[in-house]
Formats: sequence, C-alpha cells, structure tokens
Amino acid sequence: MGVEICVEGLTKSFGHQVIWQDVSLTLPAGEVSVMLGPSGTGKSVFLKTLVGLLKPDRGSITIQGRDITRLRERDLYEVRKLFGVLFQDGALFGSMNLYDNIAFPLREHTRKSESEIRRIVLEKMDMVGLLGAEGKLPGEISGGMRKRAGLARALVLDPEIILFDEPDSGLDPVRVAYLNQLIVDLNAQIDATFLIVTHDIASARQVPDNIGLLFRRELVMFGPREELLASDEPVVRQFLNGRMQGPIGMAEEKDAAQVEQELAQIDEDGPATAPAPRLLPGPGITRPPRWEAIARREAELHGTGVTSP
Ligand SMILES: Nc1ncnc2c1ncn2[C@@H]1O[C@H](COP(=O)(O)OP(=O)(O)OP(=O)(O)O)[C@@H](O)[C@H]1O
Repeated sequence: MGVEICVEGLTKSFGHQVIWQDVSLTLPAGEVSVMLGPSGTGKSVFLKTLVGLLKPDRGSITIQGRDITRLRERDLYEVRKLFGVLFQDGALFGSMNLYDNIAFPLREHTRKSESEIRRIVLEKMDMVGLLGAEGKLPGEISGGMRKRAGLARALVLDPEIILFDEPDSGLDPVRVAYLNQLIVDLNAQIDATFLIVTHDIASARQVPDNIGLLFRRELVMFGPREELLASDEPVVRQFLNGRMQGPIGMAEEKDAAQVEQELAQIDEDGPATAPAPRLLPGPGITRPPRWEAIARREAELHGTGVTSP
C-alpha cells in the first residue's frame, strides 16, 4: 500500500549555505508526487535527506510513526529497506551484467536462495520490459535501458517508497513518454509511494497526483496536481509553463521591477495553458481503488479525454 512520509519544518545547510528551510509536506501513501525546482535548489539534497543519507539541521521526517532524523545508524539501516532509489544514471556496476546488477541488493541484504533470487530478478526485469537482456553489460545498452535496469534493481526488495532522481534526464521525448507510462503502471501494480525529482514539465503535468516546487530556499507550494496546474503563483506559473518571464532567472533571481513588468505581460497574454490529462495505467493493469477516483475526476475535467482507457 505504500507508506506516508510526513516532513515538518525541515532545514538543511552546508556550512553557511542554506539549501532550503522550513520545508513541510506530506507525501500521501501510495500516491505519486513530483518535486520541481530550478537547478541547484536542492532537490537531490532533499531526496538524500529523506533516505537518511544526509542529516537535516532541523525538522522531522516521520515514517511509520518514527522520526528518521533521530534514528541511530543501525535503525536507519532498517528504515532504508523501505526505500528503492533510482539514481540519475541508474548507478549500475559497469563490470556486472544486468542480471547480477539487479540481483545485487538481494544477495547483499537477504538470505534468499539463488533460485528464489532468479525468480525475483526475472519478474522485475519483466515488469520493466528487459527480459532477454540479462547478460548485457551496462555499457552495451542505451540510456533508457540503463534507467529501466536501475528501476528493476530499485524494485527487488519490494520497497514501500521509491525515489526517482531525474528519471528522464538524457532521454529523448519518446523514451521519456515510455518511462512515464512505466512509472504510472508500476505505481498501479505495486502501489508504493513515489517521489520523482524532474525538470521535465510535460512529465510533471501528466504523471503525478501531487506537485511541489522548491525555489529561493523554500518550498513554494506542494499540493494536488490540478491545484498547482491552475495556480496563479508567479513562480509556479513560470515553471510549469517553461517561460523566461517571471521571478526565475537564468542564474539568479531577477529584480522586482523586471518581474512585475514580465508578469503584467503574461496576464495580457491570457491564462496559463489548460491542465493536461492525467496519464492512467495501461490496459490490462489491475488498478487499485484510488485509480477509479482519479479516472472519474479526469473524465469530469476533460470530458472523456483521458490518455489511456
Ligand atoms: N555534500 C555536499 N556538500 C556541500 N554542498 C552540497 C553537497 N551536496 C549538494 N550541495 C550543494 O547543494 C546545492 C543543491 O544541490 P542539488 O544537487 O540538490 O540541487 P538540484 O536542485 O538537485 O540541482 P539539479 O536540478 O541541477 O540537479 C548545490 O549548491 C550543491 O553544490
């Protein structure tokens, strides 16, 4: 079913550099959330803090009733087993074939027999569409396949939470579309809690239940997808529409007068583009009850305009 993650008043700095402060949000159990933000706003630092690889200065992260920021290393090790993480480049071992890469967490963290490991590895490789590629080395396959192999590896310990660090980076738009469908299908199948860090606005508009945006060392907003897509908040509007006009500059924040002028221009141009339809799990995938509610909401919003039956 996935577990809820409740973040309250979280602050992280390195030396004098505050990365973000007072971040509070709840990742609902079993739902897909996306975290957006311009480069360098600390999205990867946020993921690493959630999984306990970095210690925050202040605040709490509550999972299954325990504040993981206060756990001893040994207990944290146990909590980490709830997580699967898909790193940007798949983080595969270059000298191991895909089968051994995907089997690695099972051999490290469990006492399962090789035949049981084989069953699990092949099941997860099937889920991500990689059956038949067991003997390939990471250097012999495409970037999209490497991401899927990384995803299969993140799945083998049956995680309750999966963190994706820019799953779409370096992929062409068609591969991104396939990967997005795979993420939505997997979420319906395994019903874990997903958090995806991405720059890809099209993905952010279609894939999640919830969207958050980090900017100026703060969480500007976090809430249901439809709410964020319809938001008038200038930073949210600029980011979700991929515009140059707005508070976010090329390398730094813009001055207030320039921002005001640009925002007035956007208002003259009319409202932001209509909310994109939510990507639904593909045919043949049994959907947990939550998906019926999503499909109903989508049908109301867009007529029958859902992106898959
Ligand atoms: N271990 C560390 N020690 C010191 N500073 C760090 C460390 N890790 C990250 N930072 C700094 O934290 C800031 C945020 O980095 P982070 O990689 O989280 O940004 P991001 O939003 O994920 O960026 P991008 O979208 O470009 O990947 C950067 O200024 C980075 O230099």
